[in-house]
Amino acid sequence: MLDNLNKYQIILASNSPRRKELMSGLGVDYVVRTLPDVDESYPDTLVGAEIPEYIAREKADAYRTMMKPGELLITADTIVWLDGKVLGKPEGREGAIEMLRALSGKSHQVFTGVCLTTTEWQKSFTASSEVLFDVLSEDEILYYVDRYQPMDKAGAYGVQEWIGYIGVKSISGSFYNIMGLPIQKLYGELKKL
Ligand SMILES: Cc1cn([C@H]2C[C@H](O)[C@@H](COP(=O)(O)OP(=O)(O)OP(=O)(O)O)O2)c(=O)[nH]c1=O
Repeated sequence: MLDNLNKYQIILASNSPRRKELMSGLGVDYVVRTLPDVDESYPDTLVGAEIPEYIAREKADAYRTMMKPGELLITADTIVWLDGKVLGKPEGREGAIEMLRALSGKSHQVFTGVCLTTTEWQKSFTASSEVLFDVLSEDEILYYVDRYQPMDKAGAYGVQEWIGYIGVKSISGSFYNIMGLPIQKLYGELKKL
């Protein structure tokens, strides 16, 4: 499938193991490259889905100077959006605990922005999913934070982990978008190239 992509060398510039796993499942040839350090700040006029799309473009721009003709670069960024505010990656154990307390018993949105870049053009899009968490007990929150790695995850949780098994009541939208890459939407965009 996606024979139209034979003209490109696809590069996933990401340090995220989840994004690598999801790209591998797509069945296209690609290579992974380390993303240089990117300033993930954004203008405070941006809200919701606009934020990760902006940061995904920033990630692409950080890599762009290294690109050669014929390469197709994929970058992405995921945020959790709760009550009109961004939850990014937590800072420290206490930060993770606070985030999970805030998510407990509530519904939030997860936005992933994806940017496709060549030396000639750039396009970006966002996917959104709504996640409803059951009420999490303090014991459950501590169990998760102390046994898993919430620090490298937006909103301090991995939907694909124990906390997702026991805590997520429902999802509207793509599960894989929550994990960090809206793979079905990405497939549709790649098909059009
Ligand atoms: C909400 C959620 C996020 N995540 C992950 C996906 C992303 O890897 C991470 C959000 O951080 P990002 O800044 O989007 O990405 P990253 O720093 O991990 O990787 P990159 O090198 O591509 O910039 O949180 C999960 O694995 N499961 C979840 O349920």
